[in-house]
Amino acid sequence: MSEPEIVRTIDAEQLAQSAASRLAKLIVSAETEGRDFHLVLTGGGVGIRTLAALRDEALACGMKWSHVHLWWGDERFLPEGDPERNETQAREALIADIDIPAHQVHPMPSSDGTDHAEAERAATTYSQALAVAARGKGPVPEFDVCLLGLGPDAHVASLFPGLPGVHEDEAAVVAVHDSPKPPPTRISLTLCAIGTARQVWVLAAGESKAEAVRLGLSDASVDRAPVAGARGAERTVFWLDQAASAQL
Ligand SMILES: O=C1O[C@H](COP(=O)(O)O)[C@@H](O)[C@H](O)[C@H]1O
Repeated sequence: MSEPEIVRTIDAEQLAQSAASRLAKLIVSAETEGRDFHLVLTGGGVGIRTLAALRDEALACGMKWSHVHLWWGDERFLPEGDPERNETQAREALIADIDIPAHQVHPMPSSDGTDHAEAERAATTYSQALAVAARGKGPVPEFDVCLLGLGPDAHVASLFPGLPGVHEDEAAVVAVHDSPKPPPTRISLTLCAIGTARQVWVLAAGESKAEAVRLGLSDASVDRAPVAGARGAERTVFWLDQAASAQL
């Protein structure tokens, strides 16, 4: 588990561009080294902005995507194509404009969100897809970078304070019910799956995230602040704008 580093930027736009630029360099390096690159995507305001900046950077430098796999850290359990799905937003911001093989895009399952058991099955389905990609080397493939947005309540992915998902220490994926942020049913990677990523990047912009950032860099319990348990195996980077770093 790595100690968090902080990258300070002026505003959300500069944050998105800086994170996207570093991400693009890592993706290009993996291609040069002849290895796959597994990237975990996030939803949320600055998260989607970062994906749009990555698209711009990729198009500007003719970046290749044939070695890249895209996964999701969490999903709002809604019908396919729903504008609130993190997948839909990522497709609009990035995936629709890049030349990535369709079978290397791994969205979390979609649903009408009304059947409690359906979300549990969806979590199992995604765990299985991750295990297959890991080729027997563990429960999930080696994630190179896991992007995480941050909620004002200190949630990451769809792991919310006080809900049981934050304490899951065996399964890689959980169904989340009664989320305080709509929609109530979600699917999420767990902190133990997130913690296998070589690098975990927490992206936070705006005053409403300042307290969550402070808690995330403290020794707060994950029950109070799930972000405090989001740490990468090699590096953990908090990408912050001025407003989000106001309480540090
Ligand atoms: O619902 C979600 O919220 C968080 C944070 O979103 P933001 O709009 O407050 O930045 C996001 O990280 C997560 O992926 C998403 O499902």
